[in-house]
Amino acid sequence: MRYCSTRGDAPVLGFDEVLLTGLASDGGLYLPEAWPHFSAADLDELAGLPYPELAARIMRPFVVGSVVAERFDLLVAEAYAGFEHAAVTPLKQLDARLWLLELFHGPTLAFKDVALQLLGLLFDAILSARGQRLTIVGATSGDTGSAAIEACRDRAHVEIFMLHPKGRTSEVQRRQMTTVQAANVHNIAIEGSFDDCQDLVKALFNDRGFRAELPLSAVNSINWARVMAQIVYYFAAGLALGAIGPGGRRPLAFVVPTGNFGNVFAGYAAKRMGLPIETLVVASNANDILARFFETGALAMETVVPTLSPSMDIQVSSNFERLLFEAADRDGALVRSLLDRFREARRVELGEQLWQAIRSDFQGFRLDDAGTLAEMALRRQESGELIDPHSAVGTAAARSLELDRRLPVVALGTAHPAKFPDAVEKATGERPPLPPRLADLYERPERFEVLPADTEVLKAHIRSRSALAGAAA
Ligand SMILES: Cc1ncc(COP(=O)(O)O)c(C=O)c1O
Ligand SMILES: N[C@@H](CCOP(=O)(O)O)C(=O)O
Repeated sequence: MRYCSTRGDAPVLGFDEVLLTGLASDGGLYLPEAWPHFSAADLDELAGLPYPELAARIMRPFVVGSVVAERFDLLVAEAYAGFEHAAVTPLKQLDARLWLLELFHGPTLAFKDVALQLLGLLFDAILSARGQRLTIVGATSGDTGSAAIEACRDRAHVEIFMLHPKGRTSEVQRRQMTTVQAANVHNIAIEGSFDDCQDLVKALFNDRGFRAELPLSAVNSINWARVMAQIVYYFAAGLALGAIGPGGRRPLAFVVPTGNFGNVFAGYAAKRMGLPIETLVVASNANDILARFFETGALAMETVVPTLSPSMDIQVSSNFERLLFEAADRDGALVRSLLDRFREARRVELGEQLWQAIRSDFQGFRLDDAGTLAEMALRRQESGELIDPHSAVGTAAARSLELDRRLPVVALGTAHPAKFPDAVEKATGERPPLPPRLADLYERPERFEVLPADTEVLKAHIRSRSALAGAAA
């Protein structure tokens, strides 16, 4: 499998290079040159497979030609062995036609573990085969950080610098990152928003000089491998609900609490690969740039506002670029010019054709904090479930939107409620306990640095802390 950049001006690469490169050299994101497609017969063969085997089958076409291709099934099995639910991503029925796809049974209690547990192993396998080490730089609004740190801690071939917006994650999220005492883990609290953190990371990737000093890679969903691993659970849900498999095909809908657009783009990829998804609902909090786009056809940036669902406090959704590339018939030059305009003017009209093309697969939804609290309280009353504020934005969308009544609806449960105890308590009066392995999280010592949102300051900091920069000097 070969991969091309969404801006059409970077080398076409194989899977190993795409994993290690993260962001393309032209500033774009990598996508497979063509989508693998599962025929009805292929889909029938997936029925009844345990999650790791299903995952290996779905992802295999993407790693053809990689040095890990031969051992891929073993790596996938290892990645999911530590999940606390045998089904890895179980479905729970919430009402007559709504299911919650619980994606939070991994080590850090959020959907990020599903991809990052695998990515840690893939980095190690490919880098050790090449005798290389590299530096991972990531931005997090709370969950990617702890999942990436957990996946990379103490690994010989990588060190990781993780940027989070100071004071804008939940305390549990921050402590899950900053209490990890591994020598190869560096946490940085940036004085700014998640978008500032993400811009800093992209600035480092676009700085050829810095990348020559220090080989960089990404664990955010700008890295294709993240999206690849997130495709699997859409198929798992489709199989569990009989949307695919020997009983035939019937369409279904997914509702996805959205920030950086990686998770919902994985759903789009699943659709391109043969899963009969009727619609993908992009559920946003008050940071509703995407909901406004679906209504108007314009992407218009506003200031990020803090909400009860902090991991979705994002205005610049990186993976929207991948969708734009698809909707624009893979015209990289057009994608570049639209995104340049967006960056310069903070607003761009996509035009009728692109807008309608995107609206044929997606619809938007927004919910403010009051609505989020009300939804969490209602779910507790109606089905006994405590759900986290991000997942609640999704289940509220399923409740309010006029979705075709014949469709089963799957809402993605993106985090465990114990990661957001204050919000859950405010909504329901109950404080969900952390699992026993995290019970002493509040007593563990924290380690992080505070930096301004300044690329030069960040570069100097990384140089001064990096074991790999020291080795290169
Ligand atoms: C709990 C939770 N829900 C939803 C999201 C949004 O997902 P995405 O960024 O893939 O759109 C995130 C962060 O990514 C998250 O941590
Ligand atoms: N919500 C995310 C933001 C980064 O998203 P990613 O999927 O691109 O890593 C987080 O929790 O950090």
